[in-house]
Amino acid sequence: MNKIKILVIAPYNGMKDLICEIAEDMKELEVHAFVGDMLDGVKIAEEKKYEDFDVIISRAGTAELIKEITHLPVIDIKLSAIDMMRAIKLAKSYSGKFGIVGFKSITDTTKIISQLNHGEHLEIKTVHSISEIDDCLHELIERGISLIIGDVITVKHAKKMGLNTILVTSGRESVITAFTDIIQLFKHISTFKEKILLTHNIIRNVNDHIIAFNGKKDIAFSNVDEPKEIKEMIISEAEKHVDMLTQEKKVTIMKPLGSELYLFHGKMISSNGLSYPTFYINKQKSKIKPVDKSVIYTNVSDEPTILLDSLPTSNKLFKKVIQDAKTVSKTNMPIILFGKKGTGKDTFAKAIYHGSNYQKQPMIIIDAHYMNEKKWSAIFESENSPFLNENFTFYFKNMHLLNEDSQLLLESYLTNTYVHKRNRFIFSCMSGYSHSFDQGSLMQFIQNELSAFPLTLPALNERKEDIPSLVSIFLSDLMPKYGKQILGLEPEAIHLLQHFHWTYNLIQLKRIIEKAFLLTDDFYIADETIEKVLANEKIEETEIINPVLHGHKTLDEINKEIIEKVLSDENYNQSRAAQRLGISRSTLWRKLKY
Ligand SMILES: Nc1ncnc2c1ncn2[C@@H]1O[C@H](COP(=O)(O)OP(=O)(O)OP(=O)(O)O)[C@@H](O)[C@H]1O
Repeated sequence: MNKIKILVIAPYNGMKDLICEIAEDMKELEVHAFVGDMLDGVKIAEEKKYEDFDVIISRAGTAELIKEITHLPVIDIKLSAIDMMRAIKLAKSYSGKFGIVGFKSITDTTKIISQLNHGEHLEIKTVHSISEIDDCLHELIERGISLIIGDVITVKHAKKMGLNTILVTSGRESVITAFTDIIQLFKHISTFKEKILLTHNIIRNVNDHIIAFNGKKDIAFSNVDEPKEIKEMIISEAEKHVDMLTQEKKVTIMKPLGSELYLFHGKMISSNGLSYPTFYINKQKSKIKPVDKSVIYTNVSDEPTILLDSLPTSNKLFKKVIQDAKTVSKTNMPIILFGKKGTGKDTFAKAIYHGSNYQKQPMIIIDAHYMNEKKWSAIFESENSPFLNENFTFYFKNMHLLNEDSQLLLESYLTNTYVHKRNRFIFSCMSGYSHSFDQGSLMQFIQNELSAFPLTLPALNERKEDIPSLVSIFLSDLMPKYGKQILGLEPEAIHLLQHFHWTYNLIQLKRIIEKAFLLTDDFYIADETIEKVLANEKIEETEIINPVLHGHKTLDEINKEIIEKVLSDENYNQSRAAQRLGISRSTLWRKLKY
């Protein structure tokens, strides 16, 4: 234990000397003593406030005044009954009459002594402030009293009036008692301090960053020790989720910050009757960096909420799909979304996630288009593999693009780990890729062994009645983007859209509306504008058939476009497309991928 550094402010010299003498024998103490009564004492305490003292010792009124200006503990060396009896005994040998004047601490002790002495009559006067002292002394003088027993301040006033005085001094026992109490108190505080310091140092050295907020959303504790820029990003991300954590009591967020990925686990920590929203933040070790498009980490708080009920439709088929999705999203059953390009599979997957119980945890999107065996191994074997979590949502998109080796890897991982039982799995697969369901394929395993629930999103050609609502949504997104007001489409323009044959579904509709929006300077988009944009769409499609004549594309790009067009014509049946092109199915698949 370090020495206890004590500031002594004694009201009179004798007390200072006594304290210093006693302290000399106490090795635990480092005493700095000064003399100063009442306001003089306060002045000393003010001057010494930056000198790192542990405790202040003073007496009676001076101690009371010092307490008002310091946060340090102030120990009052009390006058003991023995101190008082000593002074009375001395006064009794005086031939004249004597009285006792002082603040309550002195007079209360005297009253007890008088009672113990069979009610011996003593002239005792209690004052409550310095200003009362003179009046009180005058009264005693009138009653023939010529000796006053009192504290430093009373004695000072009495002397000025020509009275004889006896100063009540603290004896050795009172000082020793005060020192013993202080040493015991500081032993206790020092054990407590040591524990807190150790906890702080342990926390500083853990891998997790910890940030706790108080009720005013200010940081109550933080051990984030990172470069300034990243530290600010971590704190700001935690701050953003304080309300959500306070409401939900538990949240998990996964967030790429800078070039690293961080996992935030939020919990409410209770201390001393108060609740502190607290985040434990861990940098994730992964070979797949957040910039890689193959794995995307999202949270419900990252974007506006999409709910199944708010997807606009008056189409019977789509309504039924939404109804089924709502039912299955209440369970933890895996789900497969089928649909042609641009039918809204990603949006639908997000709507399932946002409306489910899993929305307090992240949704991780794994795009098979960008995955390869190396990346699958990296994600499975990583010490911070996202699959080690529980109640996450995993959305595997473009499953039709997964090659055979990757399919085998994923199937064996699912079989061995049962990770799909602890998390919500959603898969998406472009309809028409019949080979995806060949005997022994992963999709067949997912459907049969994992009992995934299939949901097929209708193509836009099957839900043309939804075109007006979809157009309104797209327009309302475009207005803030371009700062332009367009109220809708002319009825004839809507009619044209409803009679168009859509190849790329909502993606294509969205693109057309954006083009028409940019070409329009009126409140309504005219049918001529839509006609023009649709005509361009047709030309773009024909360009694909005449690729050599249009653009500056490489042979690989031209091949890919031709294959995509033939596939689309063959309703995504790969066998028929390969047959038509005179190539094998595996060649067709390879050319599509690269
Ligand atoms: N119900 C909807 N209401 C409004 N916009 C939608 C809706 N569904 C999808 N969209 C929009 O349509 C576009 C295509 O949707 P999305 O990306 O979900 O389709 P997808 O089927 O996943 O596409 P891909 O086949 O390319 O993977 C997106 O811009 C999306 O915002």
